[in-house]
Amino acid sequence: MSTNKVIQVEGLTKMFGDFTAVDSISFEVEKGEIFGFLGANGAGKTTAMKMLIGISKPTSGKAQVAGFDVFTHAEDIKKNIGYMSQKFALYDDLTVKENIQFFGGIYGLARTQIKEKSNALIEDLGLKTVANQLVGSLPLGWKQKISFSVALLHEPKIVFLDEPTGGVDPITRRQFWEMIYKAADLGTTVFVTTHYMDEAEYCDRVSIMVNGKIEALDTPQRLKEAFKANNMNEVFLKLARG
Ligand SMILES: Nc1ncnc2c1ncn2[C@@H]1O[C@H](COP(=O)(O)OP(=O)(O)OP(=O)(O)O)[C@@H](O)[C@H]1O
Repeated sequence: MSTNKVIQVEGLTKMFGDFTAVDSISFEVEKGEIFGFLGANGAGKTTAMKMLIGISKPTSGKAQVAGFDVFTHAEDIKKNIGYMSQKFALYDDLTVKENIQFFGGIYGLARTQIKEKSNALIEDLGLKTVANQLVGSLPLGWKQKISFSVALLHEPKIVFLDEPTGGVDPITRRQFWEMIYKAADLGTTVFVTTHYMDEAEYCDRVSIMVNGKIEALDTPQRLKEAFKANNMNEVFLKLARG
């Protein structure tokens, strides 16, 4: 098995009773790639992502994430990935510094590492002036940037981002994507879901899910050519809305 493939999925399926939420999806993601995982509401993205991060057992199929099997080594997967979503965020009633220290502890970093990393993060993100403020008092865009950095604290091989920029303004979203590029340049694989089609253009490759199936998967450029579309929004509409 090639070591450059950090996610390998074959025929992965999840059923809830008679309903097939994820219908035999297959794809591979390379180390350092920014992989966009798109689909309309209810297409099955979250269900698929939950299987990949080891918190939901697939009904059938195969998947390896960061070198570990989702059926037999889900705990190892959790240790080797980062995860960020709007639903799993920072603690509003802890300060920026306390949040970083808290999550550093959860990820099993040593005290000295936590201290070094939290100082570096605060410096990198220009957070010195707000380091001792409660996270709850910060704008959403800041929370998301901190949340992303916290998800990278333990230097995971892959970071899973579930609609990381939902609800923030375009400038903050652009800044957030600069952070994504930086992480990918350093070799972290980024698996990201988004509803913003401009963001789909920033991905190395994009998969589009429709009713539980991956209906298209390629670079944004090739998808636009294949669908004779001017932008990813048109590609998405042609596919996801039939
Ligand atoms: N625990 C569950 N039991 C039954 N059906 C479920 C369960 N979880 C999800 N589903 C169904 O599976 C389908 C896919 O849901 P999922 O949340 O994965 O979609 P999604 O693409 O992530 O959508 P969104 O963009 O709205 O988050 C939906 O029809 C949903 O109702």
